Amino acid sequence: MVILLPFLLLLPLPLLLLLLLYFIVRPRPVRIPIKNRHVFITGGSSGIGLALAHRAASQGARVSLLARSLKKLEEAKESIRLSSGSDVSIFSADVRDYDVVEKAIRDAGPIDVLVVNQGVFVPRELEKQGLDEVKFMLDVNLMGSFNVIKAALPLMKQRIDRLPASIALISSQAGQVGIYGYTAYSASKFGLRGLAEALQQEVIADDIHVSVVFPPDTDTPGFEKETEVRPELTNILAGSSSSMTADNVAKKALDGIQSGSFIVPCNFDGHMLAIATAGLSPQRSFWMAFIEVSFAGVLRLVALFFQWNWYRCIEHWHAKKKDT
Ligand SMILES: NC(=O)C1=CN([C@@H]2O[C@H](COP(=O)(O)OP(=O)(O)OC[C@H]3O[C@@H](n4cnc5c(N)ncnc54)[C@H](OP(=O)(O)O)[C@@H]3O)[C@@H](O)[C@H]2O)C=CC1
Ligand SMILES: CCCCCCCCCCCCCCCC(=O)[C@@H](N)CO
Repeated sequence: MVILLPFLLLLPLPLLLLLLLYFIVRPRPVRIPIKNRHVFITGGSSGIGLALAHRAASQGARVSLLARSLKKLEEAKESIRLSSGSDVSIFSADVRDYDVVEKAIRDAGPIDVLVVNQGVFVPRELEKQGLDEVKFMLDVNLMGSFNVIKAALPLMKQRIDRLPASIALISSQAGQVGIYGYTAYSASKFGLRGLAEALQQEVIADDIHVSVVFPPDTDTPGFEKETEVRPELTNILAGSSSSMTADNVAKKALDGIQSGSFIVPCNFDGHMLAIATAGLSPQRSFWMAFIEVSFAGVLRLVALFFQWNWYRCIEHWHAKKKDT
């Protein structure tokens, strides 16, 4: 009994912490319905975006897709019509062209859930990568996201139903930690997080809720092309997080969006990354906040072990290269 006493005295501490977090987490928890609402997905003609479109349509949303290739858009429209019977609107536009994007969004009508998913990835060491490729990734992934959000925001604010709305950005685990071969890509995806954190403060008064999704390697047409050129070290380091199917990522993303989660991890490694890189991001769930506060220290240690292992791989790889 005497031995148990210190533990009994400590027990109220976590409970007090939970109670404190319950009162202070901001923004407050929210539910964002998608049935009968307008879900607009950029890059919705392939991979993760297409899987999201299928899910949203099957849950009764009115879906619009924007991408460059009209042919791929028409194929996507047809496949969604066959699987869920719903009629999807399609818009051919390059996110780098503000005027075209603005017109497409005006034609599509007020958006309730905006999913900014378009993305390009050309993995290569910076020394071997042309600045044209760097600019390409920053323009499509980051500046393109600004174009889409800037064009959609005024109409989102005027939505008629006044229910909570969402802006979701598809980042990457390479937007939480820099990975060899991804200097430009990581920069573009880290950028989305800064954009999202600031934007959430600006749109909260309009009941618009921002989510950032961080998928690991995901089996998509884009990823298939990427693996043909990806440096060996990028493969090894990215392999630290287990890969997923586009459909599984879409499921996690849509659940995260509907619960208004700011950070949306997709797999187990993603949850660890989210806690290790929680920083000053908003957290609506007092329970998740409790886990972040309790495990921050030990996950920093785990992160240092990952870095130790990654730098060992890099060292071995250079040694092997010198030998041959
Ligand atoms: N697959 C993966 O391993 C991972 C992907 N991600 C991210 O998820 C998102 C989707 O990736 P994924 O599904 O693999 O990609 P895909 O290459 O399969 O699909 C990309 C989509 O974006 C569209 N797109 C590309 N460039 C533009 C542009 N300039 N303007 C408008 N639309 C464009 C494409 O259509 P079109 O070419 O016709 O324009 C297509 O619809 C990206 O942001 C990516 O960075 C994150 C983590 C892992
Ligand atoms: C604290 C402990 C953390 C443990 C987990 C660390 C795992 C990090 C792995 C990073 C993987 C990056 C994949 C990028 C995928 C992508 O975006 C490209 N396929 C392009 O589409």
